Amino acid sequence: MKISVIGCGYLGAVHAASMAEMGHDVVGIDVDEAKIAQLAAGTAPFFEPGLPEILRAGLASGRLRFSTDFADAASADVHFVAVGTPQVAGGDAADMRYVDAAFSSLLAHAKTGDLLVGKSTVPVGTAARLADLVASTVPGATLVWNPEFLREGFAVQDTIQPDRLVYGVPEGAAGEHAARVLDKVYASAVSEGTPVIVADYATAELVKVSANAFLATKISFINAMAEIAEVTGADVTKLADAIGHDARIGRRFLNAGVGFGGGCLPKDIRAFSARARELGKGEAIAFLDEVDKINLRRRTRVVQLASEAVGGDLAGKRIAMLGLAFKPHSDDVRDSPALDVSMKLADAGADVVATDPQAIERARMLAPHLTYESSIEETLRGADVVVLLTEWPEFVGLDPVAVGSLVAGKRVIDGRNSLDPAAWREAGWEYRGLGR
Ligand SMILES: NC(=O)C1=CN([C@@H]2O[C@H](COP(=O)(O)OP(=O)(O)OC[C@H]3O[C@@H](n4cnc5c(N)ncnc54)[C@H](O)[C@@H]3O)[C@@H](O)[C@H]2O)C=CC1
Ligand SMILES: O=C(O)[C@H]1O[C@H](OP(=O)(O)OP(=O)(O)OC[C@H]2O[C@@H](n3ccc(=O)[nH]c3=O)[C@H](O)[C@@H]2O)[C@H](O)[C@@H](O)[C@@H]1O
Repeated sequence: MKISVIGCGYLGAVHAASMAEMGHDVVGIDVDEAKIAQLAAGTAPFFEPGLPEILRAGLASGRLRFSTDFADAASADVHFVAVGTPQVAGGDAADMRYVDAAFSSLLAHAKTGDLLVGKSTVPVGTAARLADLVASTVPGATLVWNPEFLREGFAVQDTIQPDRLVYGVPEGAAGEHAARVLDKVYASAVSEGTPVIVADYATAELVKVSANAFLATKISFINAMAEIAEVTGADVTKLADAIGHDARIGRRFLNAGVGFGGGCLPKDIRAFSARARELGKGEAIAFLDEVDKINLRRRTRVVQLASEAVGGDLAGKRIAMLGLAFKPHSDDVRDSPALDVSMKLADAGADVVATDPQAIERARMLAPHLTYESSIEETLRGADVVVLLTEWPEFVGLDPVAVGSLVAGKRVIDGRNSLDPAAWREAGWEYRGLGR
């Protein structure tokens, strides 16, 4: 099938390359010339395992190309829109200007019979609004909302083998036809029995934001238990194991620590709250404000632990920060707890030296005042406190005996509860986790 993907960021670039990998003819379009030049040259503009391989394979096969010219979308029949929906400056709502601009550019080249497929995460009601625009601009074209559930770090696998597909379609024959076309786009996943949920626009939009709201709530639930564990001497990791054995609860997404970050969970719960307030139903999901607050309190707690570890005054103390990305296997530092805590520690006068296997360059753009080191050993050298905030395997696998000789003070704060406290304590370290 002939496909265009508008917006080639973390979602769109993976989607475009994966569609080509699945056998479709794909053009990826973005307004960012540098990004398109990189993609066209076969270089992934961000770190995502498996993307370089399918990107190069797609380009070599001739099935994948990239452009900054929306006219190149004209030859496609199915157009995915995957542009950003960040938080507006100074508010909680989603900034819809990129989605609106992308649809307006795309509609200038779309034709009767085309399928316009929204993938961006949007406030409920967006699809209905855009469907009117599509109908009045390109009669006979159909708008569908097909939210995306991929996780960074597993994005290629999640795109090619999703755990479910959700199609938000209009009522009637146009909607039925649209669902059949999407079944063909995702033929390999559909033939493997991937559940397909066909719904109205509002349900499809809400599935996406409620899924992220649930995940965020689960993380904040366990982090709230961590706060209680901290004042009672309980161990939140054991608590999570114990409640996680109940299949109704489940152990996944119950890892207490410095909390969630990234380009999605934080901004999605805020945008959902803002939209609910607009709809006069803010009270229905007011608990998401608490979810957000619990999450942000964990960052403050890490700063407090670091301060306690050095006797109360961070000024001039050398802090070795292990991790900058919002999670391992990603270079994404958007709303990253690790980067946020690094900046808070630097604001308090600490001499922060940070390392990350993939995220240093992106972190440097947001926080040029911090010191970055590519070597773990050099990061640790002379440190008064070591703080682990992104659980990359190379950090989790550190030998506490071997690295003990590098630091000035054997104090470690395990912001992801991913180290073995007994092993670190045995090697002479003062170990502090979160909620244990
Ligand atoms: N990153 C992720 O893991 C996932 C993201 N999403 C959603 O997907 C959307 C995109 O997210 P990301 O890819 O992370 O953002 P991103 O910021 O990495 O990428 C957005 C891209 O859109 C481009 N763009 C902006 N305006 C444009 C326009 N008018 N025409 C063409 N391109 C334009 C930007 O240059 C950028 O390359 C968001 O709504 C996000 O919530 C959904 C699921 C997973
Ligand atoms: O809408 C999106 O963009 C995506 O958001 C999340 O994916 P992602 O942001 O890639 O990362 P997650 O694996 O969900 O982790 C999010 C954050 O929660 C933190 N986390 C996760 C799990 C846990 O138990 N504890 C915890 O603190 C991670 O460290 C990370 O900072 C969702 O998992 C995806 O399904 C969704 O498509």
